Amino acid sequence: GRSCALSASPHAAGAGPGPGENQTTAIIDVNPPRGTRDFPPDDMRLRTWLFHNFREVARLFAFEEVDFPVLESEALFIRKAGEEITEQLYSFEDKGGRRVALRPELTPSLARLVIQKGKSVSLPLKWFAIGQCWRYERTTRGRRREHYQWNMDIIGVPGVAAEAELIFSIVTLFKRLGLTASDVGFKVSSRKVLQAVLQCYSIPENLFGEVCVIIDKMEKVPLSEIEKKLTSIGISLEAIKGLVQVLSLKSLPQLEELLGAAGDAVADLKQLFILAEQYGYSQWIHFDASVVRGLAYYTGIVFEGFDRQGNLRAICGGGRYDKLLSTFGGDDIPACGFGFGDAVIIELLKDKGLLPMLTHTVDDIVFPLDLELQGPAAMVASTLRQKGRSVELVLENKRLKWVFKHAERINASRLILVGDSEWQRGMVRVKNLSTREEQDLKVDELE
Ligand SMILES: OCc1cccc(Br)n1
Repeated sequence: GRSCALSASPHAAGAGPGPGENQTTAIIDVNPPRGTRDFPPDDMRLRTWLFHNFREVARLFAFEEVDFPVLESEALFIRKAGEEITEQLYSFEDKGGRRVALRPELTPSLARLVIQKGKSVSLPLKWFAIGQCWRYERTTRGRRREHYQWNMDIIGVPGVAAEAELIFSIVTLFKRLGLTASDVGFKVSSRKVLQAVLQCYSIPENLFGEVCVIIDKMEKVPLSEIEKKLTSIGISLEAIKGLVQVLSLKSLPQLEELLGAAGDAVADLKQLFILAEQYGYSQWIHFDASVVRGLAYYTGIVFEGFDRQGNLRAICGGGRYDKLLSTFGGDDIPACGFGFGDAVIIELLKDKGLLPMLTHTVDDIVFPLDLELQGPAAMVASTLRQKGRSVELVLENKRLKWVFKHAERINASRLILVGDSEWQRGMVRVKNLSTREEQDLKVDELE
């Protein structure tokens, strides 16, 4: 019998294909879990480019980056307003018997951190985050179960100047990506419009969130379904008529006529449009009373970015949520913010031919002409790296033909050959791969 198991070739007959042999079916499923994505280099370059633009806009607006665990207590997201986002919560019980969830959004975590920081942070806070968010959607719809969201939030500013600044930060991002006011725009409204209508039909405040979530589906499901749902939570048919009427308004004067100039709804919106005019982005936004957004916690201005062609789902959305922190037991701190997903924007840029051409490039490829020169080649690579150059060090004994091909594949600018005769004179052979120029240089002359 064999002296030791180690000497037994793992590829004794029947053990399946060995490395390099063409595998017909992999042993494990090499695809990511349903509804999730891998980011191989090409896709990762595009994602990094997008996130770099998010971060650059946040820097221009003096926002500070924050982050939170992707796993949160389930309690953070339990809301009784029938929101899709909480109904599709990716939650489970951990080994400690705790109810936990993969976050479906970032705002509750941000609220939690602000409360945790309490008096140790001074308001206003301008925080941003880019985080992966999750939902457990029935596979029937074959939709994604994760996406990355850029969030920008202003905490502690009660006036609509905060919303005006947030919307302008998104306009700034759109411009950086090459989009104009003819490509995209923002529908803007205020939940105080709905609040005013519910008050005049004396509908209890505690139904406000639920009504908003139902109304948010106005353009997605038949009106009869909306009416049925509203009736089922006790809203009178008369009130429903009033709601439907106010949601079809398309101008502020119309709204003023209906609600009167007194209410904050009209005052907030007027002020916001004045500020937009002063920022110079009036042509990017318009009042649309049908914008409600599907999150229960918004209390004031709400907005959503959309593609004017009307082919895609909302690009981003946000609004004021003045009560969220107090519902978590924190102080009554005003807040507003938005979420901007990583999927619709890429679809839009694709449609507009605005996707950037991003290639993997390196500055230098270093190749020892024979194995004894591996050490010197590594030193040359290290010298170049210390000067900030990206260096591909060839790690195996390859033929020169392969090295040239590889240099082309990785878009190297220079090929540095470490050869015996040159090395004896402390030199290396440098080939500029675009000009074809060739020269011997001392190692420390390289830059
Ligand atoms: O915006 C709704 C949402 C939340 C989590 C994950 C995905 Br994909 N979509």
